Amino acid sequence: MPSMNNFVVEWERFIMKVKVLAFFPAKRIDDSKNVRHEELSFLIQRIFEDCKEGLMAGSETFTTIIEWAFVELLKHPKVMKKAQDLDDVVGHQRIVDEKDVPQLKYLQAIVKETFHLHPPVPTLIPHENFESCEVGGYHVSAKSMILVNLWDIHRNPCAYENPLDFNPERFVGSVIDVKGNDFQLLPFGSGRRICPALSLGLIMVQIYLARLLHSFAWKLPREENIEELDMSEKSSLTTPKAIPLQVIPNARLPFHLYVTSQHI
Ligand code: HEM
Repeated sequence: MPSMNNFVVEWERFIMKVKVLAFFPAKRIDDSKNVRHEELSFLIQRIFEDCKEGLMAGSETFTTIIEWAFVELLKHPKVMKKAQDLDDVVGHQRIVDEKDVPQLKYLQAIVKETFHLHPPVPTLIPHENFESCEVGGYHVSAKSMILVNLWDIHRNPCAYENPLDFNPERFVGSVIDVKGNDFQLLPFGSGRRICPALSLGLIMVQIYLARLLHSFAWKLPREENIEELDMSEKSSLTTPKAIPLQVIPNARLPFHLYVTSQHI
């Protein structure tokens, strides 16, 4: 029987496993079938092979934002505790469902705050202007490659008070959203080339984060000091953590909610 307690996992491998549980909450596995992690990995591989095209664009952005959300939550235990107050909405006898998300206001604020500090695509995808133009007094020749420095916009003190603090409260009750209308928060871009999967991406992040927080208590391996947790980013189109986060999940719910049985 796989134990969910006290095993250290390399983050991305774990998140792939949890993704399957999150994707297929209705498919439960009978405890007696004793499905092992290797079998689960095989199923995941098959599922991801099958729908590779649809998921490729979204998988790296998604894992990046979930990883940074966890880093910030581990660094801010009070926020983590408050986030797990979603117990009040969901209880302990089922996992979080998509229909719960609109009620999870604090979780939504955490997601926005993580997008604010750690936009997964920090310069957006390169854009090109057909015609020359003036922007903020600068001449931009036609056919320039334009990179929007979202990372800097999101950290601009003109847009946010104490912009570098991880403070989900700033978005509680705020009308600022991530849908491309509020230029101080543009994790999915804006305008004609905005991420076409914005709604899907947003709900994926909200629901997986909610499920991970509700289903597990999290801590760092060994006695690793949270203050010393490396915060550097790997530089590419997305900005995952340079050193992948390692965490120890401890089950918070009844065991039968963690396993899936029939072959998917
Ligand atoms: C957390 C999740 C996601 C984030 C933060 C995100 C972010 C972005 C950003 C910033 C862009 C570029 C927008 C611009 O340059 O103005 C983009 C483009 C794109 N995204 Fe997403 N994305 C996410 C999930 C997804 C998912 C799940 C899919 C597909 C299933 C997807 C498919 C695409 C595609 C196809 C483009 C290119 C659109 C174009 O060039 O016109 N994204 N995304």
